[in-house]
Amino acid sequence: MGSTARSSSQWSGSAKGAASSLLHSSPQHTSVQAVSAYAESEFENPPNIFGLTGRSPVMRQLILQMQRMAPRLTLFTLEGEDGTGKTLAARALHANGSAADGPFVPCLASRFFTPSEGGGGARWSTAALEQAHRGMLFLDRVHQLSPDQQDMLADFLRWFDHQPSQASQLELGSQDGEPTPGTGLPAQVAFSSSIPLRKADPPSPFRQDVASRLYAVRFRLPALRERREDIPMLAQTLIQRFSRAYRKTVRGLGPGTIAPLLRHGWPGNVRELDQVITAACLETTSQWIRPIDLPPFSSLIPQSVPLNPGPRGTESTEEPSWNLDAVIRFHVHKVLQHTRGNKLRAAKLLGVSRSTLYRVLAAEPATFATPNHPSPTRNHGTE
Ligand SMILES: Nc1ncnc2c1ncn2[C@@H]1O[C@H](COP(=O)(O)OP(=O)(O)OP(=O)(O)O)[C@@H](O)[C@H]1O
Repeated sequence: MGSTARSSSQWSGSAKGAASSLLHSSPQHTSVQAVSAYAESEFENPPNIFGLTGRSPVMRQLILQMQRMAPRLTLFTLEGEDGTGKTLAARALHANGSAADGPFVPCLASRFFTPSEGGGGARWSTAALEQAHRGMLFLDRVHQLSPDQQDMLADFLRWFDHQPSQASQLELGSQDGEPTPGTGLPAQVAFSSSIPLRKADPPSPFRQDVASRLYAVRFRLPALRERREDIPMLAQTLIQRFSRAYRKTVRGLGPGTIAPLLRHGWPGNVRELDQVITAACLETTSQWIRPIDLPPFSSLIPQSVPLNPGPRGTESTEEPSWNLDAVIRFHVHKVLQHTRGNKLRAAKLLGVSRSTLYRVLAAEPATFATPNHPSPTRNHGTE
C-alpha cells in the first residue's frame, strides 16, 4: 500500500525504530518520516488467524495456541473483557477447525436457554441447534445466565457430552444433509464470557461445577491495556479496513497521533479503538490522521457498560456510569458513524438542529476525562 517510492523492506528497519521510539519516548520527538515509515511498513508479518492478529508476546502465544488447537476442538470457552475480540476469535477457530464446512451460528446464551422457544418441553433452542448442525454454535455472554439458565446449561453440557461423535452424525440427519427436526447437532460449541467464571473465593455468581466444565479448554483474550504494543499495528489494520469499506483513502497515523492512543486506557478495548479510528477517518480531510481528528475517546463508549444483572449477582463489580452526557455523546457518535460523518443527516436523524449537534460535539466533556488524559477535547494536545 501507499505511494512512497521506497519498498516496505527498505522501510522495515526504520519502522522498527519508529515503533520503539513511539512506545518509549516523548511524542514531541516523533518525526513525520518515522511515522510514515511506521504506517507504510508491513509490521513484519505478525501471526494472524482469520484477521485476529497481534505482535505482543501474549497475542503471539494465543494465536499460536489457537492455530495448534483449532482442528481438535469440540467444546471451549473464550474469556475476555468486552471488545477484546472473542467473537472474532470464535470465528477464527471455526474457520480453522473441523466444522469449517458447517455454519457458524452466534446466539446470545440467555436467548438459547429459553424453554418456551424450543417448545415441547425443550430446555434450550432446538432451532439454533438445527441451524448450527455440523457447524459451530457460539453461545455468547454465558456469564449473564440466571441461576435457572445455569441449571439448563448443566443439562445441555451433559446432553452434548453424550451425543454420538462427529463421524456418526451423518446418521442423525436426513439424506440431503439437513437435520430432521429436533436432531440438529453442532460439531463444536463455543462459549464466551466477559468476566472470569471461576472464583477463587466463594461465593461465586456462577455454578462452579459448570464453570469447571467450560474451562476444560479456555482461551483468554487480553485487554488492550495489557498489550499496548499492539495498538499501532491494530490502528493501521483498522485504518485499512475503513479505507476499503468506505472507499476513502486514509494511509495511516500522522505525526503526534500515536501518543494519545498509547496513553489512553481503552476500557472498551479493540472495539473502542475501532470506533475511535472510524470516527477519525471520517473526520480527517487529510490522508493521515492528525491528533485533531481524534474524537474524545471515552465519550465513544459509556465508561463502564453495566452487564445484565442476574439474581446471583452476575453483574460487573465496576461502578456503572449512567452519566447522561456520556450516553448522549456516545449516541451522537454512533449516529455520525452511521451517516459517515454527514452532520446534516445526523442532525435530522437525531431530531435536533445542526447548531445543537455542533454544541454537543463541541462541549467540553469534563466527566469523560481519564487520569492519563485530562482534557479530551477534539484537539488532544499540541504534540
Ligand atoms: N486482534 C484483532 N485484530 C483486528 N481486529 C480486532 C481484533 N480484536 C478485535 N477486533 C475487532 O474489534 C471489534 C470487537 O471484537 P469482537 O466483537 O470480537 O469482541 P468481543 O470480545 O466479542 O466483544 P463483546 O464481548 O462485547 O461481544 C470487532 O470489530 C473486531 O473485528
